[in-house]
Amino acid sequence: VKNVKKKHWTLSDFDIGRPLGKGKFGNVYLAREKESKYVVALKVLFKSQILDSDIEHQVRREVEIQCRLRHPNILRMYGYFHDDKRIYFILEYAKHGALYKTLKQMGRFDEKTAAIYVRDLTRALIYCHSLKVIHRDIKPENLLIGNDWELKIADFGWSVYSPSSRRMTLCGTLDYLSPEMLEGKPHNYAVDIWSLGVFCYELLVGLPPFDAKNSQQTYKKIKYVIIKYPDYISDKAKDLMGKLLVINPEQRLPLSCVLKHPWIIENAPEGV
Ligand SMILES: COc1ccc(C(=O)Nc2ccccc2)cc1NC(=O)CCSCc1cnc2[nH]ccc2c1
Repeated sequence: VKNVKKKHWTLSDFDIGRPLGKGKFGNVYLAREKESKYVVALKVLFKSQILDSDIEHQVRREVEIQCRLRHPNILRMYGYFHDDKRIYFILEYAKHGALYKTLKQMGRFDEKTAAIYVRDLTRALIYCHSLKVIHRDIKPENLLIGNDWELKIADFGWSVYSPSSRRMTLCGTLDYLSPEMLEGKPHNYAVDIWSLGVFCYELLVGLPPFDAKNSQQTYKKIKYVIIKYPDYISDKAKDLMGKLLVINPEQRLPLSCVLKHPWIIENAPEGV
């Protein structure tokens, strides 16, 4: 894909394929670059909506961050271009689709599978934090599975992904919000550590830990960290989640220690 460095892409450089998802700011299509036959995902945003929402500067900042992120567990943005009506993001295509679809099909993952995804996400977050990028909206809907079955953080910006995303994203689900965010306190890297704990639980159980019949209940469960671990959850897994889902952000297990936790070492050995 050497010619990705090409400066001026236009729509005519691509054959457009099937839609991959519909978003708030635009839709995503499978596409193939004509010359290299390289398959990508082309995200189309409507300038009208971007301008109306006066987030043009956000989009610029977002794109500038995006193009800098290079990590096997983060979906690539190869480039972008625009015409008079639309902005196009040339994104990596993850052929095994959204993680939450696999999770729904399987119900819940076994500890080895869950640990591998938790390890992959931890590696991506360590990388993001090293570049001062925080608060990736971590939930299974925003994670894709790459061509070698590796996890990819794919959500950036406001891309409310495909309508089939499981939860009503009206106000956005509370499930993944940390206590400090719920209380509108300033959030920092530690929110990603909390979300990692929520993510780990959801992979192992099939439901998020603070799932409840309404958001008031969820709010209460998060605030007081009311969690029930099913008896099939191993002690090591419980130990790790217990160190991530901690009210006080400073006391959460640092991401570097997550990679060295016995549950990860035992279930997601290096190099797998
Ligand atoms: C790096 O990724 C992104 C970068 C930027 C934006 C974005 O929209 N930014 C924005 C929007 C408006 C205002 C400000 C900023 C979105 C994404 N990512 C997605 O939209 C989800 C995967 S779409 C691709 C893709 C790949 N591989 C698949 N396999 C199956 C489906 C599928 C779908």
